[in-house]
Parts: sequence; C-alpha cells; structure tokens
Amino acid sequence: MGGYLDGVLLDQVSKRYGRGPWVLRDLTLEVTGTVVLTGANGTGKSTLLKIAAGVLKPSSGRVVRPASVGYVPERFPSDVKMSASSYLAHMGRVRGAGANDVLERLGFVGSLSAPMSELSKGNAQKVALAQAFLATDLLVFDEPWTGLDPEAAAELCVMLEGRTALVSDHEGHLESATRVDLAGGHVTIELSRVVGLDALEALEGVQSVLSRGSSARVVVAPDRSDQVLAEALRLGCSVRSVR
Ligand SMILES: Nc1ncnc2c1ncn2[C@@H]1O[C@H](COP(=O)(O)OP(=O)(O)OP(=O)(O)O)[C@@H](O)[C@H]1O
Repeated sequence: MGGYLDGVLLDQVSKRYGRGPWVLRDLTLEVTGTVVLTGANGTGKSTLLKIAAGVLKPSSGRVVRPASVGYVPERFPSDVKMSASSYLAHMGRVRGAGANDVLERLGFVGSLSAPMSELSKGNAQKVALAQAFLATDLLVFDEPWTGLDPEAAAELCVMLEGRTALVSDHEGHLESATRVDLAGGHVTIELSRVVGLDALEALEGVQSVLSRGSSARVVVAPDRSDQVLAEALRLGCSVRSVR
C-alpha cells in the first residue's frame, strides 16, 4: 500500500450506477505528477474523478489515496448561503492550513462577505479552487477552467505546475501533461519475470505500471499494445495475459 502518499492509485476500478450500464470497467491508473483526463461527454470522467477524490465509492476495485485531497467538482454548489470568507476560514481550519493567496492570484473580485449563492460563476469557481488548493497532497479537479477569465485560466495552469493532480480538461489547457483518454479504452497486460520496468514505463502509450515483486500490470492505450507487448518480450518478460 505504500508508495502512493502523494498520488492516487486506482486498481481495477469498476463503476455502475444502480443496475445501469458499466461506466468504468477494470480501470487501473496511477497518478503521480499531473495527469489530464480526456474523453467525450458521458465517458465517465466525472465519475472517475469523484472516485479518485473519495466522494463516490467504486462498485469494485481498490483506491489508494493520500490524506489531504483537494477536490473541485464539475459544478460548485450554487445555493450556498455561507459567505466566501466564512467558508474558506472553515475549510482552512479543517485542513489545518492558514489563509492562502489563491483568490488573489486568480483575481477574485466578488464580495467575500455576501452569500456565495450571489457570486458570479467565475468568482464562485475561484472560491472552489481556493478551498481545494488548501490540500497538500493530491488535487482532483473536474473542468476547473469553467467560468474563469483568460488571466485566471493561465494562472491556474501555473499553479498546477509541480503538483500531483488528476484534472479533466476538455480544452487542452495543460498541453504537456500526461493524458489518459477514457474514450479510447485500454489494454491490460499482465507480466511476470519483469525486467526493465523503467524502460516499460517510458514506452509511448503506457498509461500506468503497477509492479508487485517480479510481476507487473501494464495498462496501455489500445493502439500501442502490440508495440508494448513486443518490447516486453524483447526485454525478457513473460506475458501472462492480455485483455
Ligand atoms: N448519479 C448518477 N446516476 C446515474 N447515472 C449517472 C450518474 N452520474 C453519471 N451517470 C452516468 O454515468 C455516465 C458517465 O457520466 P460522467 O458524468 O461521469 O461522464 P463525463 O465524461 O464526466 O461527462 P461530461 O463530459 O458530459 O461531463 C453517463 O452515462 C451518466 O449518465
């Protein structure tokens, strides 16, 4: 279980709502650094982010996350009567952190003392971000650029640099981050007698590598699975299954 204190590990996570169709199926993903989630509407990005943040339980599978997780939901509740200053002071106490400069950096110009339900969409989003940035280990952001003006949007990109974060991003704000495309699906390759773990991790199309002893589970984009398999064999690994 160790080794994920700063990031999050989703291990064979599946999710369906009630008896509905499977939204996520056997998804394994390890987040260290910044990972951007992409995929068409309805492919399960928000569902995955809620599971990573711990606000939704998976139907099956395992999630290992650090203690301090900051979450920005797709829609910040619009009916909150509390003022932004009271809310952020409360969240600061919960987090054991002092006031932060996020609102200022994002150019918040709304009223700190009025009910948050009266804030503009963009200013409410800045409050949502301010509470989430109080977290120290992992950031889970669902379309965090929603409603932000261009200056704030650019500043948010800077603020995410060097953080461990799982972020959905329709508009391509974080061009250099690792991308995981939910619509594209994935292929899971189980290996034994694993050698050259670093070389496998570095291969194009590899989304995550979960190693246990001399075995490893490698999750790969479907269009790169043949190349990854060939490289694993070339390195001397044994392939136990591909699915
Ligand atoms: N609370 C819920 N109850 C039932 N079905 C749900 C619920 N939340 C999401 N779904 C279904 O799960 C699927 C994935 O939804 P989700 O919101 O995770 O997708 P998304 O990729 O974030 O979509 P978008 O890009 O439109 O925000 C959809 O078919 C949706 O209807």
